Amino acid sequence: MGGSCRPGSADAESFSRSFSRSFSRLPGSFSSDMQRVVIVTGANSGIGLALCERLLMEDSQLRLCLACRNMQRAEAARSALLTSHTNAQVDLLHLDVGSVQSVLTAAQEVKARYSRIDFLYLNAGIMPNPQVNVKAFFKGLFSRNVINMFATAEGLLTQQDRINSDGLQEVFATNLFGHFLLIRELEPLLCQASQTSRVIWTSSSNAQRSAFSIEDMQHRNGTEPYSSSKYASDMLSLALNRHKNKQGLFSSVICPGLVMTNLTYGILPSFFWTLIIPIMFLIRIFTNTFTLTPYNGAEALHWLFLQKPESLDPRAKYHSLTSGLGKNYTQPRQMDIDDNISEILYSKLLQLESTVRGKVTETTTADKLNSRT
Ligand SMILES: NC(=O)C1=CN([C@@H]2O[C@H](COP(=O)(O)OP(=O)(O)OC[C@H]3O[C@@H](n4cnc5c(N)ncnc54)[C@H](OP(=O)(O)O)[C@@H]3O)[C@@H](O)[C@H]2O)C=CC1
Ligand SMILES: CC(C)CCC[C@@H](C)[C@H]1CC[C@H]2C3=C(CC[C@]12C)[C@@]1(C)CCC(=O)C[C@@H]1CC3
Repeated sequence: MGGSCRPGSADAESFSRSFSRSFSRLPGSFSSDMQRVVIVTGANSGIGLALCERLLMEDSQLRLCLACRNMQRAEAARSALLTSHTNAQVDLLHLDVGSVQSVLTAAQEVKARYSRIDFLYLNAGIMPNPQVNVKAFFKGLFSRNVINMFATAEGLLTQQDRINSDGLQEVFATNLFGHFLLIRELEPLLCQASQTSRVIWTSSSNAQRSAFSIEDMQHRNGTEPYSSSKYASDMLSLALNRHKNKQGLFSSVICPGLVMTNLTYGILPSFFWTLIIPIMFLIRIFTNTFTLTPYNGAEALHWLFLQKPESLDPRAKYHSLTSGLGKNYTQPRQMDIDDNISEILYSKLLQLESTVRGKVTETTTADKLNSRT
């Protein structure tokens, strides 16, 4: 079970705990003998890898953990990071966020390795078999909505989802549920009385309320599972803040803008993106959301690393933006979220968590019995 966060009790020990927590909440205040621990999911490429590079530039003393599903790619990312930060401490963790068993095993490993988690970046994400609606694109191009279309891809993209080996929709399992389960498993570290911890979701401007239905949170019946999963992460972040802030856990969401990564090369081939680079720089003048490089896309993730959690707005999505002249900055924008629906989503995720845990226990028991006979 995910460990529950301990509320303080009215004794001397609790007073000293809450005092040390308030002290540790001062910006950048942590005792030098306590190395900050940062875990990044999907850290081996794109925005996740650029974030790791930026974090090490900010604080070379970090204990950085790359949580990846492919250990060869993770090893390559680690070597690349160590080339520019020779003395950095970069750990690897095998984690397939789309697999319940892998999340449970990885969480055990994290609890064995670390006594604290300062930042957990929930960045891994997929958009399988994307299709661009060409007709909608040309229609949008000559409409008044054109800037919004380039910024959010609203109505432009569909994907083909499938059911994974846990019986869950793959996009939901990877982009949302695996990360939720990871947080639940790591609660004993994330909700410690002595310090604050942060979880930061890489969401998207493509997160749309219209793509999400609370009756179908896994998006079994639609064609926009990516948009639905990202909207669900926005809602979950708000619910997490409501339930966990008192226990020292703070959640935020960011949008990296449109970034050239493996994910976007899955939408259109890389040679096409290369051909239209001048057009994209032109579009950037009108919508600062065309951040284009992973470094720029990681701007808001990096910015949040430097902020005091209490100063952040739980209803805001923090956008990485790049101006026409190439200047990077972070801007909060209000999310379109209903408190009730976010609360219902939270309880539905807890229910699903107990169902999948039940299945894991059943399978383990059955395996044990089989091995005896
Ligand atoms: N690029 C863009 O324009 C935008 C991206 N985003 C979001 O940014 C995040 C990072 O994507 P981006 O850098 O663009 O794309 P990449 O494909 O480069 O990065 C995605 C990362 O997630 C990892 N990943 C995917 N599935 C799993 C899994 N089951 N378990 C563990 N890791 C997994 C990938 O690992 P592997 O190498 O093994 O596939 C990879 O490291 C995603 O959440 C994406 O939705 C949001 C808005 C815009
Ligand atoms: C001339 C070109 C710029 C034409 C490109 C058209 C579309 C392929 C793109 C326009 C807006 C883009 C976009 C995304 C993908 C590619 C576009 C649809 C994302 C959905 C990628 C992943 C995200 O999370 C958000 C992006 C929003 C914008």
